[in-house]
Parts: sequence; structure tokens; C-alpha cells
Amino acid sequence: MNDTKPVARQPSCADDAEAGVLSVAAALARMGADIAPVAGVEKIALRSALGRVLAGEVLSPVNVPSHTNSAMDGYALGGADLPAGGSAELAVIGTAYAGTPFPGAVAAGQCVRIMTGAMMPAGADSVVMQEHAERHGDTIRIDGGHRRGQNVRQAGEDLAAGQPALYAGQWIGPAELGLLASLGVAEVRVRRRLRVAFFSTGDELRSIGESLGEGEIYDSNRYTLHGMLTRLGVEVLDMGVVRDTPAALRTAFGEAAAMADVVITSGGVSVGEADYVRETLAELGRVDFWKIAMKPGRPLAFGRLGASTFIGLPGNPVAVMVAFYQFAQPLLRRLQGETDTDPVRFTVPCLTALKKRPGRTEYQRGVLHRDADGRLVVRTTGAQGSGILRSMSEANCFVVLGHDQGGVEPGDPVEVQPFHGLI
Ligand SMILES: Nc1nc2c(c(=O)[nH]1)N[C@H]1C(S)=C(S)[C@@H](COP(=O)(O)OP(=O)(O)OC[C@H]3O[C@@H](n4cnc5c(N)ncnc54)[C@H](O)[C@@H]3O)O[C@H]1N2
Ligand code: MOO
Repeated sequence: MNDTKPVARQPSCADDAEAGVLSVAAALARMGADIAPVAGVEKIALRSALGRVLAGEVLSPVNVPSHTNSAMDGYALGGADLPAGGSAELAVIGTAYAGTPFPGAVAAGQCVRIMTGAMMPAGADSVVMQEHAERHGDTIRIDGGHRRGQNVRQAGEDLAAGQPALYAGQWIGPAELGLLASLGVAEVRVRRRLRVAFFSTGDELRSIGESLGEGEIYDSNRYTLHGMLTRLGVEVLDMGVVRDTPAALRTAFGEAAAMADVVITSGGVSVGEADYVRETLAELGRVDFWKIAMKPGRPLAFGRLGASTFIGLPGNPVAVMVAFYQFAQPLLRRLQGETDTDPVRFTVPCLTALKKRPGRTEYQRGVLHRDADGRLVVRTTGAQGSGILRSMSEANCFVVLGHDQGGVEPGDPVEVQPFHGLI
């Protein structure tokens, strides 16, 4: 039955098994090989520190909590007075408020009315919640079933003075701001902001507000790039659309490299003939042009332009976003000094059948939602062409199909990478 002759393998335009094609993992490793954070460090007020990256670890100057205090509203007493069985009656000798401690000491047979956060009075080591105590005038009655030390937060139990509270390279979010404030820290040492210059290349591109001639389109990549860069908290230097002439490109690359740590462009990194991007870069810097075994976002340029890092993203509007999120964003975060840059990914069932062949990584656009049973599931957004920007705007995650995996049947688990984290 098998009488087929060996046939010469037809090269296909979708074939990534060709020489010189890098896997996503190999490209990420090469890009990260000699990346060091920007050198500048500045001391800034805590209130301005949101979204910045800590330059060094922060040691707690105090114990947290600073004093042993009650975790509940109730009655503070010595553990020896907790009844093992039956019940006990205790005299209420005063009140401790948060910020206004009870000045005396609690003796055997006594207790102090205490509020959440109030300092534990001398002689007391346990708190009985008010719901578990019966108050009669100046006495309470409590039953058995309590544990010595209950409902008490010990001084330094969250963080002892001198222990690291935050680490170097940590991104400062709302929780970090609050934690630093709780330690009384008024100023923090952070990495200086990364300066990122970017422009679009392509003679077909017009800026919005200009009229479109035949075959011309509006430059959308600069807007997606502006948005993605702004959300990263970098200093954004928008250089507009640059004409595809050697003189214009030489000037733009030169200016960008002089003022920025990173230069990002979109377009002109594939094999087309009508561009001078490659030859201008070869004159001014050391840039490699890669083909990556991924879809979309196959062509990518990476290297040095003077003292700056250069990233040439592909021109197709979805490819520019995929390549930015998968390659540029982790790199920029590392340059900003962040140490924890792995994207959040998790596995959910996929409702849609997906075609895919092993040998490249695919980033399909997905909608993560709950099904009728409340299960988190994902479906794709339909047509996945790399010019269809609407597929990104309809989506809320990438469905990441790994290099070695094949197609997906409805109900199969797939890895998703949500677009929006809790930042
Ligand atoms: N023979 C081959 N052709 C192509 C290959 C290939 O491997 N062999 N790769 C394809 C892939 S994949 C992509 S992605 C593109 C990338 O090419 P370039 O980076 O050189 O980008 P351009 O040719 O300049 O533009 C591609 C496409 O995107 C539009 N574009 C460009 N800039 C913008 C912008 N700022 N705003 C909106 N749209 C933009 C441009 O008009 C083109 O339609 O190459 C494939 N070809
Ligand atoms: O990089 Mo391309 O987007 O796969 O068309």
C-alpha cells in the first residue's frame, strides 16, 4: 500500500525548520545575554515612587508590628485565667484603645476591655473576642475552649527590625508604597527611568491629521508603541515617522542613539527591497537580523547602536505588539533594573479547535472568560492575520502554543498570558 517514492521536500513559506531560524527561547537567551541595568540611581519621595524599581534592598528600621497588640475587639487577660472547662468570671479594670494604651497591669482574675490594634497591657497575653464573652456590668463571663496567646499580634512578627522588607530590583506597586509608609520610610533609592526613543519607518505611512494618498495608511504602530512604553513607566521619546531615505534614517538613528538607552523602530526588518534601514544600521551600529520560529512576529532586528540597545520590530501591527510583549518588554524591564520579569501564564481549557504544527511558537489572540459553570476558559478571536489589529483589541490574552506542540482540540488545556496584570 505504501508505494510512495521519496519526494524532494518542497520549501514552504510557512517553513521555520530552515537554517538560521531561532526558536523563541534561543532569541530570548541571546537578547538577555549581556543586559545590565541602567547605571543611574536617584533618591525620590515615596509618593513619586509608584512604578519605579528599587535600586537596593530596604531594611526595616523598625519592628512590624512595632508593639504587641490585639487582633480583635474583646478582652485582654492572662492565659492562666482562661478556663480549661466550665466558665470563669473576670473583673474589667479598664480599657485599651488603639493609640491610647491601658496604663496599668492586669492581675489574676482581671481583664481589660481592648480594641483591635491597641497595645496589649502588661500582664495580658491573650484576647477573648467580645462575641465570646458575656458582659455583666464590670465583670465578664467566659467559657472554655480558648488558647493561650490567641488573637494577639506579636511585635516584629511580620518583620523584625534590620530584616529586608523589599529587595533590589523590586517593582514598586501600591502594596510596596504602603509597606514602605508603614516603616516610616520617606524616600527611596530607585533606578533612573529608562529613556526609550522610537519611530516608524515606511514611505506608505502618514500621521493622523494628514490626508491619505493612494496606497498610503495611517501610522498605527507608533500609537501602540506609545501605549505599551508608557505603561512600562519609561521616558518616552516619540520621533514620528521617518522617511525611508538614507539621509533621513542616518539622522534619525544618530539622534535617537544620542539621547536614548534604547531605540525601537517598527517596519523594514524583513527581506523587502524598498528600505534603507539595514544598510544605515550596518553603517552606524552592530545589528543582527533574525528570523524567529514564531507567529506572528517572525522578523526581528537586535543589536547596538552606539551606546544604545536597538530593537527593530516587524511592521505588521499585530506582529509589532506580539514582538514587543514577548521580547522588548522583558528586556526593557531588565534594563530598568527589575529582576522578576517572567510573564504571568496559566493553563485553562480552550473552547476552540486550533490548527498548529510543531516547530514554532504561536501567540493567538484569546478571550479569557467564565463558562456557564463558572470555569475559566478561553476562546480565540477568529481571524489571526498579523495585520488585524482588531484581534488584539477584542482579546484580553495571548493563547501561547509552544514550539513543540501541535494542534488543539476543543477542551484541551492551553497556556494563556493575560494582557493586564494587577498593576
Ligand atoms: N518574502 C518574505 N516576505 C515577508 C516575510 C518573510 O519572511 N519573507 N515576513 C513577513 C512578516 S512575518 C512580516 S511581520 C513582515 C515584516 O516586514 P517589515 O518589518 O519589513 O515591515 P514592512 O514591510 O515595513 O511592513 C509590513 C506591513 O506592516 C505595515 N506597517 C508598517 N509600519 C506600520 C505602521 N507604523 N503602522 C501601521 N502599519 C504599518 C506595512 O504597511 C505593511 O503592510 O514582512 C512579511 N513579508
Ligand atoms: O511577523 Mo509577521 O506578523 O508573522 O506577518
